[in-house]
Amino acid sequence: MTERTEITASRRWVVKVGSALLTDDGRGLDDVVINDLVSQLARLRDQGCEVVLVSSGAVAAGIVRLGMASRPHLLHDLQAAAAVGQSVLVQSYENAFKQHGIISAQVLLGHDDVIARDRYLNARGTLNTLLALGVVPVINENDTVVTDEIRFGDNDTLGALVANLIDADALLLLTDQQGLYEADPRKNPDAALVESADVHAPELDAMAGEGGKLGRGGMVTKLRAARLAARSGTETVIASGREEHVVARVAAGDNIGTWLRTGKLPQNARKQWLASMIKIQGSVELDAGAVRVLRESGRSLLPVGVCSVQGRFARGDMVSCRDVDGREVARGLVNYSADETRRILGLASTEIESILGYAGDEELIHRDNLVLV
Ligand SMILES: Nc1ncnc2c1ncn2[C@@H]1O[C@H](COP(=O)(O)OP(=O)(O)O)[C@@H](O)[C@H]1O
Ligand SMILES: N[C@@H](CCC(=O)OP(=O)(O)O)C(=O)O
Repeated sequence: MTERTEITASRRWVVKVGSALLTDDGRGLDDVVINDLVSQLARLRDQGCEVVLVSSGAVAAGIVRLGMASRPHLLHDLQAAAAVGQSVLVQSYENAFKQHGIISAQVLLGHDDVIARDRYLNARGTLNTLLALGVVPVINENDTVVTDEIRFGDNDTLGALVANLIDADALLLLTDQQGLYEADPRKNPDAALVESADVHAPELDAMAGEGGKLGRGGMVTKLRAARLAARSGTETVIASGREEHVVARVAAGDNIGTWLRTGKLPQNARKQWLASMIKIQGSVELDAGAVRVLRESGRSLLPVGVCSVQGRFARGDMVSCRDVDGREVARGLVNYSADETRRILGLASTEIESILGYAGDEELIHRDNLVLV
């Protein structure tokens, strides 16, 4: 009997695999590790789960392919290595997934894609569509173009932001250690493994140390990532990618690795996060029917239920939804700008394309992006 019921109930997974594990101790990509990981992910999908893979390894693979003696220090050298290595990386995954009849897709994300509100909605829409098509997105940071000031640098943070983006149930951080130890096991071989802890427990900060020579952030960024993921209710497990059948064992709730518990109901966590995320840019006035469906059935807001628009806002902005007396009913991330909303308000969603000239979302605010007030 497992105590990790939040993990065994998880259906949507983000699995992040770090450089420390993938890159054969600096000798290039380890195809044995990649093939084994991909067959484990294929099995997870066979159990009815959706899988998004966040994979590091581009820089390390590029360094080897370009015959560089060591990791370069100059930004453009690193970016050139990433450009070369990313295609090696994605080719390895494409070949490995093909063996299991699975289509994979390369998705390169930058800071703005997961932070800026309009691009946030685009990235979310594309990833959800890929998952609905049965594709496994293979995500990495868009290292070739990011600058130092805005790069994530480590993929733990990117993994967590992707988990927020797609409302993942679980984030699995696969690395070269069994999990989070009470001290860095490289410096303190007797340190004990933390099997499970509240993700927000302050004592964890003193335990997490920096990364090894291949990885970027060590346990510091993994702990931070787990806390970021927890904002949208995602549970995190840190485990060793070298452990046999690690993905299946974690998914089955085995007591391996470190489980960082959110202690929250996922839906509430996501809505709280959404509500606190951004300031309100404008508002829409709803008719009585729309107020009722939002309140009573938890449905999305369609343009047909909107009577008027106040203020200026862009796609992805947070907008307040008010009843005819001006009382706030809900707030959420809007799919159309204020000008576009003025043109489609009161209309059926089937008319959006002929009015705006393109087929966007049928909802003005999708229920997943809407919080009742
Ligand atoms: N408390 C800790 N428990 C486990 N590992 C730790 C701890 N503190 C620091 N580390 C280091 O973090 C490393 C894993 O992180 P990192 O090198 O960034 O790998 P990855 O590429 O998988 O993200 C381990 O090799 C380990 O030396
Ligand atoms: N985007 C970089 C990954 C950075 C990195 O190594 O991150 P991590 O695996 O979290 O230590 C790459 O593909 O080389």
